[in-house]
Amino acid sequence: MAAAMAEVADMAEMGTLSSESSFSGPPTDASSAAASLTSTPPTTVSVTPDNMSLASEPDISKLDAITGPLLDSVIPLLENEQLETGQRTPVGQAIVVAEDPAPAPAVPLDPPSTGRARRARASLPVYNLSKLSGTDVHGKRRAKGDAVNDQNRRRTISGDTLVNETKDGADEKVDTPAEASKAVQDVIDALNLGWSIAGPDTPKSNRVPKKAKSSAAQATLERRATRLSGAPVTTVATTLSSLGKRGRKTLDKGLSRMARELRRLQDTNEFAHIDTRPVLYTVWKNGKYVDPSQEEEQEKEETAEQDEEEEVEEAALSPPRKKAKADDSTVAKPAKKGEEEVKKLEPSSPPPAKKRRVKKWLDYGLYAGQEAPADISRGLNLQERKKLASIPELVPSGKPNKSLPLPMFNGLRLLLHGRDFKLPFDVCNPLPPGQPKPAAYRTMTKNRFVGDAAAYWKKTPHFNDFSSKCVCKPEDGCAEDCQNRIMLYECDETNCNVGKVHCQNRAFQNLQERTKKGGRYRVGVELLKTSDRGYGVRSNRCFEPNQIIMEYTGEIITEEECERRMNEVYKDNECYYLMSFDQNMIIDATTGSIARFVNHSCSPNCRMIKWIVSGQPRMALFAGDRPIQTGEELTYDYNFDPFSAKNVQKCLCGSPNCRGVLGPKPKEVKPPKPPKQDKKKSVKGSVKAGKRKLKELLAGDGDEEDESNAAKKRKIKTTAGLKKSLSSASLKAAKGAAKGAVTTIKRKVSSISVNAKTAISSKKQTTKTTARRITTTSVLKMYGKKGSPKAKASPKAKASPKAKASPKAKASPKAKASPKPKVSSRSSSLTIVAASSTVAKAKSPKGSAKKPLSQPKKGLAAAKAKDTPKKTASAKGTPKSPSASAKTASSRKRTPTWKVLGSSKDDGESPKGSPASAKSTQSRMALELSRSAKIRLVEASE
Ligand SMILES: C[S@@+](CC[C@H](N)C(=O)[O-])C[C@H]1O[C@@H](n2cnc3c(N)ncnc32)[C@H](O)[C@@H]1O
Repeated sequence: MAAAMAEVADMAEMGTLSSESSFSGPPTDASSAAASLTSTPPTTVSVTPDNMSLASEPDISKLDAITGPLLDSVIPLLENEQLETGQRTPVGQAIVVAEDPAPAPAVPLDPPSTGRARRARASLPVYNLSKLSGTDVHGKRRAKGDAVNDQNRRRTISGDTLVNETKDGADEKVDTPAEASKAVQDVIDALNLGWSIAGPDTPKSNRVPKKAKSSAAQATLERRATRLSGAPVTTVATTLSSLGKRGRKTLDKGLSRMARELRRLQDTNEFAHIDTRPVLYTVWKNGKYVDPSQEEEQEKEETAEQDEEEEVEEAALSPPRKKAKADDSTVAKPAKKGEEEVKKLEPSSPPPAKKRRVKKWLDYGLYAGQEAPADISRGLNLQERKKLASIPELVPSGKPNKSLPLPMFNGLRLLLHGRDFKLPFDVCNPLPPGQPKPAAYRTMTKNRFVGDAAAYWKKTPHFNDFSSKCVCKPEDGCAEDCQNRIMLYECDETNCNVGKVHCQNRAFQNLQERTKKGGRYRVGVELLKTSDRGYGVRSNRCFEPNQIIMEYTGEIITEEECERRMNEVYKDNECYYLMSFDQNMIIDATTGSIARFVNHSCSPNCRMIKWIVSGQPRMALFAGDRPIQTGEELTYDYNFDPFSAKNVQKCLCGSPNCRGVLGPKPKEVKPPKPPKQDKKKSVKGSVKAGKRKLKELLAGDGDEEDESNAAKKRKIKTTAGLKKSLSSASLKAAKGAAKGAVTTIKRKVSSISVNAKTAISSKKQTTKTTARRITTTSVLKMYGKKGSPKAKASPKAKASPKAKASPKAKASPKAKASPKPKVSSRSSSLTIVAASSTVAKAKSPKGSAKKPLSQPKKGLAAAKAKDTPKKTASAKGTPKSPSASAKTASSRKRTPTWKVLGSSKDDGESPKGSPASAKSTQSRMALELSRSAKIRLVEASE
């Protein structure tokens, strides 16, 4: 040991230990050591006699800069010494450099000095042991724990470039701190000093046992190795990205070494995130993984099943063809042979090509799985069943509709009650603003009685009769069978048996509700200026068939008042808005509703019908049998009967069946009956006629009367009950009769008359012929233009059936040809005027029943004149006395207006003259019919 120390000392003396490669031994005392280390540059090892002992320095950390080669040379010496002496250097006296004067052999620790300046060599690597060992993180402290200035702590042992001397003498550069650290550690371990590089300098709390320390060092090395291998690329990238621009630049320069590592990796797929592994697609069904191999098998099975199904379907669909094929043995046999051959070859042949899957369609709709009812009418009420029977399209054909089945039960009802098409609310097409308006255009929304008209009205039978209640049931809904409807009485709270909810016979109330709020759509009509007929009215929305459109309102005046107005007030007017309203009343719409502007057409789309609403007469325009579209001009048939041929106007309606003039509807001209031979024959004939009529009544033929034959006798439909029991079925018969009439009432404003005659033969051969006549007529009387330029006499005007009251009455075809008088003085006549429900009964003198109109009965005319003195017979179309006619004619002449008569069929019999006047209309009808039936029975017995 001493020799070794001496050797070191010698070396020092010889100056072989250069300042940078020399071993800096610790000073003998802490203070001096500190002073020396701080004061002197750490370039030399002061191996002086006073500080020869390193062990005197307890802080081993002072050896934090040891040059490796020096240790390499020193440590074996120390080891040898230890082995020789058998001593072990205690910790804290690790290296004791004994002062040995004996010269030690020179150790070529350092190559000969190149003579370079120390400063130039400062760039050589210097190993900071504390850094290498990781102890620098604990801070730099003095021995007593004070913080030390970094510059003052530079106790680095520096020297020549660290080299390891290899066996072959070549110098091996130790260029990494890890290797250097390892080398130092190896030296310490070899010396068995129990130190670690981070040993004494490390605070006690952080010190670890040797084993742990070594493992920690190992970990450090390993970590370094990993980093250098380039694995944590992302870490570097992250670091870079987290750095500032400046820092990044700095690092980029320094990263040149790192980039080299990274560059190697850049070529790898892993670096480029390229996954070369095959991608496996998995199939999932209903949340379960599907094994592809199993699925293939399943598909095969399904295909096989489908093939079978298709074969079965084909067989079902085309059995004859298959049969034909089978029959055709010549064709089928070779094919079979071929099939057999194919079957034989099947095992060896490749599997058949996969067939295209046939898509399955759902063909049962929403109601799949439900059995359709065998009886489709199940659940329908009587009315619906009737309707179903009338719509053959809905009757099941036997073939079930699988593609689009109806919703069960409700579907059929939907079709029965549904409409073809319902336009949405906003389909309203009014004319743009600025349309021309008539000069004097005042409106009146409600009728107003003027003068004696109110008193007249109160005398009419329907003033009281309207209140008789109908016998409808809620399910009937006051439809066509409703007695009120038949009589043209609107139902209300007083006369309806059904109630507002179910009642369908409340047109005027509906109209009021519709127009109450106003608005163009609700009103639904507007004025327009036609090119050739003055003003007109058009719809600006659609209307259903028979739907009420608007009311014709104005002042209700008497005929006298009408004449007065025409002579005095309207004498200079070109156009009058006067319409015969009821019996001897006229509605003057000069101040009234827009309906007065509705023009005439020979093919109209509307009807003007008079109703009794709450006991008051009201007239309204209704849609015809077909629906009315938006923008159509509204028209109705005036059924004009010009008072004078001079006043006949040319019709400009433009319809294909235009009559040419504003005249009455053409009527069927019946051939005149042969003149009667004698009373007996005539009685027999009338009896036969009565029988026939009654038979017709009971037969219940409900056919509608032809429009062109308004005066045609009508067969009245009766119920089956009437046929069986005549006596008890009188009411039903009346109802049936009314039912037969109602369709005509609804569809046209024309006359329908049904005569039932009965003759009673007595022993004295006195014959009574009772003519039952039911007339449903809307009495329309229109007063047209005065001195109209269009008013030219036309042949049609001459043929007017209504001209009988005028001096030209002889020219009337009706007057000439009508075989029956409308009212016979002998006959007991039951007259129901559609709007007025007048039940008139009058017995005519014997033998006058069949006399034509050309021979009107004076008696009746007189009686009528007596009953209703103010009534103008001409307006009613009834036979009247020549004086009355003359009077009327003269009055017309005085007033140069031409009178247009409607089909007035009201006989004008006062209800007071009837024995059954106190009873309701229905009761009276029943009474008359039962009487007829009784008469028939009597006849039969005779
Ligand atoms: C009640 S007003 C109808 C409104 C009339 N267009 C107006 O401007 O006041 C009846 C008159 O209109 C005319 N008129 C109506 N319909 C007609 C038609 N089809 N052909 C010719 N003129 C007609 C006739 O002059 C008739 O006297």
